[in-house]
Order: sequence, then C-alpha cells, then structure tokens
Amino acid sequence: MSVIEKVKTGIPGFDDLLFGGIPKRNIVLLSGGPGTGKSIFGQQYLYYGLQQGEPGVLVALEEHPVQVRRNMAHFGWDIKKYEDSGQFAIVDAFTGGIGEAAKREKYVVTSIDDVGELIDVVKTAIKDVKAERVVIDSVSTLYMSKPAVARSVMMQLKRVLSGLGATSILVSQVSVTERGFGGPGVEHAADGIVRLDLDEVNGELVRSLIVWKMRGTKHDMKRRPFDITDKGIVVYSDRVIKLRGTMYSGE
Ligand SMILES: Nc1ncnc2c1ncn2[C@@H]1O[C@H](COP(=O)(O)OP(=O)(O)OP(=O)(O)O)[C@@H](O)[C@H]1O
Repeated sequence: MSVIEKVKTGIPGFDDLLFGGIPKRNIVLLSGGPGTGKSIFGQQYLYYGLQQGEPGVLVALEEHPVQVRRNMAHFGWDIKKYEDSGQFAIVDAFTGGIGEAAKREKYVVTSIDDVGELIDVVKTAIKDVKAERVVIDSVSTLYMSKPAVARSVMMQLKRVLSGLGATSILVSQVSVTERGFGGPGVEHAADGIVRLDLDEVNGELVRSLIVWKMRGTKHDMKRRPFDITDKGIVVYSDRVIKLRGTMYSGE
C-alpha cells in the first residue's frame, strides 16, 4: 500500500484531526456561515505553507486584494515579501480591473461570470509561482446566481487545481441555518469537507468545527472547539463540544 503524502495546514490542533494533514492534491470544501473564520483559516493555511517554502495562490472573490493583505498583516502574516519574491500571488477576482489599486494587481479576472477566464488566470498564477497550495475565497461566488452550474464549475476547478499538483481549500458560504455545505453538486465533488460553526450557547457565541469528509485518510469524527486569536486559529483537538438543540445533536 502506498503512503499518501499529507500537506500540513499548520493550524494548531487541526492537523491532529487529519492524522497529519490534508492528503496532497485534495480539494477541500471549507464551509460555514458568516463570520465563522473561513477566510482566516484559508489565509493561515497559505501563510504556513510560505514559511515552509511552499508557494501559494489566493483567489480573492469576496474582498479587495488590498483588504486581504491588510487583514493578513493584522495577524502578523507578512505576505508582501513572498509576493515580491514570486512565491505568492493574489488573483484579483473582485475588482473586475476597476480602480487605481486594481491597476497594480498582476493577476486580474475581469468577469467572474466567465469561469473560463478565471480558470485561465488562476492557472497562470499557479504556474508562475509554482503553487503547492491554493485557496479560493469563496467558490460560492462563482455559482451564487446559477446553482445549476455549481457541479460543473467545481469539476473544472478540481481538474485544474489537482492536475497542477496543488492542495486546495475552497471556501463555501452557507447561511446560518443551512445544514448542508454548499449544495450536492459541490459536496460530492469535493475530496474533503470541513465545517466551521458559530453557535449561541448560554448567551455566548461559541466556535467549533467538524471534519465531515476527507478522502485518502482517516479523520476525527468529533466536534471540536476552536478560537480565533491575534495569531490566528487554534483548534482544541482534545476537547469535544456538544451543541444542544442543533441539527447535529439529534436532540
Ligand atoms: N484578531 C482577532 N481576534 C479574534 N477574533 C478575530 C480577530 N480578527 C477577526 N476575528 C474574528 O473573525 C471573524 C471573521 O472571520 P472571517 O473573515 O474568516 O470569517 P468568514 O467565515 O470568512 O466570514 P464571511 O463568510 O462572512 O466572510 C470576525 O467576525 C471576528 O469574530
């Protein structure tokens, strides 16, 4: 039996849940409601890779690249030096190329309705920086207005990302009450699903996550609490959280 190579996320506590990390070339759907920490998780995964000498690409569909750099700097993740040295790239799929700041971006997607264009730009960025890690934030934006094409978009992305050897996290936005992870088309196509949650317990918001699926490895099956600190996400892999009265607890 061949041993599957794992990619460490570097998020404290999280790799324990995957017995080492994400199997190489997997496409992982990172799903959760608003403010659950999806963007931070993705950025932390990329920054850890950079520190290990693994180049990365962040496809920004929800935020201006300038804002992304600012948010990352807030956690002490200085990506500028990696951008300058050609080990990291942000694909701007947010501005549509409009505005002064957008003119300074190297990788710009002018229309996100044209998935072909997006894929071409992403491909170029991955090849240029030799990316081993890719984050798309968020993939939902690509099919929000046309759910029927979700699976096809996902399959196209999967072929390109996996084909170029990258291990990818695709952020999937779901509403607070939604039980799923972004729709059947994407859930089945993804190699892995990680769900982040924010729930009110005794008048306080509590963060937790669960690994729902991960092809190529055994994984933890329990809901684990996590925190967002000034240094990013910390998962408490030895603690279990039971949410009362949610769709998960079966109460
Ligand atoms: N320095 C920090 N310390 C603690 N918590 C923080 C810090 N910075 C941000 N947060 C928390 O992270 C949340 C935002 O996380 P993030 O942007 O990753 O969410 P998201 O899941 O991508 O949300 P959305 O889908 O709405 O964009 C904030 O609402 C806040 O609760």
